[in-house]
Amino acid sequence: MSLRIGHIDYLNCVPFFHYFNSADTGDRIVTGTPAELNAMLAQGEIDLCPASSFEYGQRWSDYLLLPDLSISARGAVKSVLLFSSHPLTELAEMPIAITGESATSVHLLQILLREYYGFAAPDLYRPECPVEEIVAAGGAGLLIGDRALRAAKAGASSFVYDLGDLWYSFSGLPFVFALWIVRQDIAADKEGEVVQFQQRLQKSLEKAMADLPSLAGQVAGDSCLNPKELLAYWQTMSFGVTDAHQQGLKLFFQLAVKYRFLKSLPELKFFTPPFPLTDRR
Ligand SMILES: C=C(O[C@@H]1C=C(C(=O)O)C=C[C@H]1O)C(=O)O
Repeated sequence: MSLRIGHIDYLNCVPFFHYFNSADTGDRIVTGTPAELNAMLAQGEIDLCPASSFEYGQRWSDYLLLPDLSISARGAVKSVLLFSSHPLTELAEMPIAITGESATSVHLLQILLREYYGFAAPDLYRPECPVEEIVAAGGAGLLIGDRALRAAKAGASSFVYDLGDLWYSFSGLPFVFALWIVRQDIAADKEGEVVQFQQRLQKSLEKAMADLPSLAGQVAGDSCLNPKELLAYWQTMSFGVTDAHQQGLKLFFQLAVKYRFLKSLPELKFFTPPFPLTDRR
């Protein structure tokens, strides 16, 4: 039996996937934006993927987390950016265009604007046109992933706010944007496959992290960043989950419940395989 694995075609996912070979097991890789993968995971169209941490919060009773895997940052993340021609403090009365690719960052923005900046009712909307066009016309807009990296590099606006940075100033904690989520029914039916997948994913990530400069050299040619920038981007992120990450995640969930974006406070439930993942001696 093989697995249907979601893949996000952003540079931040390269360290997970670059050395991962799905041909060995016949696993099927399905590429999409985080929002598309969240929906496919919720519908059972894929079995596991890197998904928005907010998606876990929404449907946590159907899901388990693969331990120690995330897309997170302690401070600046470089690719979750609010672009504006006005300082953020002046945005209380202005509409803010939001990307349709995200579930976590759009809620993080709402939470920061209310809890940290004291906005009563931020006006966030999904525009018909690309967010980049709104920003080019002098409006405010939120982008994530490679589109955020490209817009920042192009100097898209006078003011650029990194939501990882704002969260860190607000909370002193790392922020967990994405988690590897497996559907609970799949974890039960295909436990062996999920264990194997998890081991192969960890190995592929370990290989990437062991020589990030070489990976950046291999990948940068096809990307919007040069090798130095790509390396710096990956080095600002963390791909694991420490206690501090869990604290950051729990605070995000608490605030999402406070503002009624989530119905209940999620429990962090992990897929725990029957034997140790890697020999860490
Ligand atoms: C840091 C990022 O993390 C992402 C943000 C997500 C979201 O906002 O829902 C989901 C997956 C991650 O790719 C990014 O894409 O820039």
